Amino acid sequence: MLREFFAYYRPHRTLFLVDFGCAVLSGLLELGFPMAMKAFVDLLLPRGDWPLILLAGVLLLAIYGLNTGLMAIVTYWGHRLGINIETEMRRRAFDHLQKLSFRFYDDQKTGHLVARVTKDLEEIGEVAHHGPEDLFIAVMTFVGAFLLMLSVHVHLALITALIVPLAGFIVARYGGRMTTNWQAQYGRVGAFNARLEENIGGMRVVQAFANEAHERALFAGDNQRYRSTKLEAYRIMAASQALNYFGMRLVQLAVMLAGTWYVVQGSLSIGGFVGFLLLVGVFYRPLDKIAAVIETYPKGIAGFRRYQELLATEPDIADAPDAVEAPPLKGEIRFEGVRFGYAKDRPILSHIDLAIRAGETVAFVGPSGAGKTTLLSLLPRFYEVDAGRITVDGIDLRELTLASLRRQIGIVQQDVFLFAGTIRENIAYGRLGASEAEIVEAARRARLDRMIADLPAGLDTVIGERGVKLSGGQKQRLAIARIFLKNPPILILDEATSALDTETEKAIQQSLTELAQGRTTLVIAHRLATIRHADRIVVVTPAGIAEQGRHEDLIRAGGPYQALHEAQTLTWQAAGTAAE
Ligand SMILES: Nc1ncnc2c1ncn2[C@@H]1O[C@H](COP(=O)(O)OP(=O)(O)OP(=O)(O)O)[C@@H](O)[C@H]1O
Repeated sequence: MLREFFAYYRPHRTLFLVDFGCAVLSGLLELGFPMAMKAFVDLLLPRGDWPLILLAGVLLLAIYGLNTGLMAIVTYWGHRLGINIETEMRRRAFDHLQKLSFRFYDDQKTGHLVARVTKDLEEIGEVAHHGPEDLFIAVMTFVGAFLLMLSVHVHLALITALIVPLAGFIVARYGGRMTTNWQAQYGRVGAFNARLEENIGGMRVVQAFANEAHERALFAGDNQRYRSTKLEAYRIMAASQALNYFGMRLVQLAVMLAGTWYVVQGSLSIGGFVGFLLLVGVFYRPLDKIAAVIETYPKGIAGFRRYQELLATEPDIADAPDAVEAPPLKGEIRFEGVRFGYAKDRPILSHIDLAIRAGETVAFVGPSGAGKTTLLSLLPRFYEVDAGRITVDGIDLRELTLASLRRQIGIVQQDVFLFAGTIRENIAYGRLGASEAEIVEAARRARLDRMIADLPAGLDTVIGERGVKLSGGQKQRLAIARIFLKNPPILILDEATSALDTETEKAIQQSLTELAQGRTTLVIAHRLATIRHADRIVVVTPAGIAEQGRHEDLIRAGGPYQALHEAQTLTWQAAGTAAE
C-alpha cells in the first residue's frame, strides 16, 4: 500500500524536495538551540562579556529568522503538496466513477459513493504532507537529540530514553485500532449521507405519506451509530494521550531529580543541565506527535484504503483493447441468440433473435416485467449480454468503443433525468458545443418553443433539481429536444409520451414521427394505440419473443398481441365509462 501511496508523489518531486529539505533544515536548527543555550550559560554567562553576549543574541536572532522562513515554506509548500495529491486522488476517483457500469450503480447507494470522493479523502492531503516529513524528522530529532544528550551526560540520557519503549507500546496498541475505527467511521458517514440523500430526494414521498416520524427514527439510528463509533475513537485517543502524557512527565521528573543529583555531585554543569532539559523538550517533540500518529494517520490510511477499494473495482463493461470508433451508422440491428440476466443464474431474456432493418420503426410490447426495457438497454451496452451477440451494421457492439456507439443512440427514458441548470444547458447536453440556433431549433421541433417564449428568462430559465419546476410533459419535451439536438441514427423511446396529455401527445407524436424519419427507432410502448403504425410490433414475453408483425396481421393471427390489445381496449372502455 505504501508503494502505491508514494507513487502519487512522483509528479510533485520538486515540491516534495523543497518541502522536505526545509523541514529537515528547520529540524536541525531546532536541535542546535539547546546546545547554544548550554554554551551560553556555561561560557558566556560567567564571563559577562556584553559585546559577545549581544553578538550571540544577534546570531540567534538571525537563526530564528531563518527558521521562521523555513517553517513558513514548509507550511505552505508542504500543504500545497498535500492538496495536490488529494486533488489528484479525487480526480481519479471521479474519473473511475464515470467508467463504472449500470450493474455497479444498481448495487450502490449514492451517499456512500459521495463520501468516498469527499470525506474519505479529506485527511489524505494532511497525511501526504506530514507523513514522510514527520517520520523522517521524528527519527532525526530522536537520534540527534539522543546523541547530543549522550554527549552531555550518559546516565541522564539513558534515563530519558526510558520513554521510548512506552511510546512504541502506545503506537503498537492504539494505532491499528484507530485505523479500523476510522474505516468504520467513514462507513457510518456514508450510511447517513445515503440516508440523507434519499430523504431529501424523496421528501415529496415522505411528506405525502406523512412518514416523517419513521424517517426521523431511521436517521436517528444512523446518527447514533456514528456517535458510538466516534466515542470509541475518543476513548482510544483519551487512553493513548493520557498514557503518553503521564509517561513523559514521569520520565521528566526522573530527569529533574537525577539531573539535580548529578549537578550537586559535580558531574554535570548548570549550563549542561539547562541544555539537557531543553534537549529533553526536543527529544519529546516527536512523542507529542503521537497524538497525530494516533489520530490523523489512521484517518488518512483508512481513507486511502477505501479509495483504493473504489479504484480496484474493475468496470465490467469497457472498451476492448482493439475496439474501434464506430463509423457513421445506418442503424441495421441484429440480436443473435441473445441471453441476459441481472443475476447469472436467473435469465430474463433468452434465445432472442431479431433482425431490424435500418430506418425501421419497431415497437416492443408485452406484459410488465417481461424484459422490454432490459432488451433495449443491451443495445447501448449498459449491460453486457451473457450469450449471443448484438450487431449494428454487421459489427459486433463489443468491437466498437462505448463512446462512439452511445453517441449514435438517442434514448428518451420513461423517467426523465434533467440537470439542475437552465433549459438551454439541458438541451445543449444532447450535443455539447451546439450553437444557439441549433438549440432553438431543437426546442422548436420538440414543441417547447411556445413555453419558452412565455417564460421571462426564456431558455435561461432555471428548472430546479431534476427539473422539479417543470411539468411532466415539459420534462419529456425537454428530453426529446435533447435528442433532436443529438440527432442519432438510432432511437430508443421508452414510453416516451406516457406523461403527456392527449393534445400534447399528438404534437409530440408528430415530432417523434418526424425524428424517426430515416432512423432506426425502437419504441417500448404500453399504450398500443401509439404504436399501431409501427413498421413492426414485437411481442416480448418471459418465454422470449412470442410473435412479431404489423398490427393488422397480429390482430388477425389472434395470438398474445390480440389478447393484449383486447384487454387494453376493455380497460380503456371501462375508464371511459367511469369518466362519464
Ligand atoms: N437493474 C436491475 N437489476 C435487477 N433486476 C432488474 C433490473 N431492472 C429490471 N430488473 C428485473 O428484470 C425484469 C425485466 O424488467 P424490465 O424493466 O426489462 O421489464 P419491462 O418489460 O420493461 O417492464 P415494464 O413494462 O413494467 O417497464 C423484471 O423482473 C425486473 O424486476
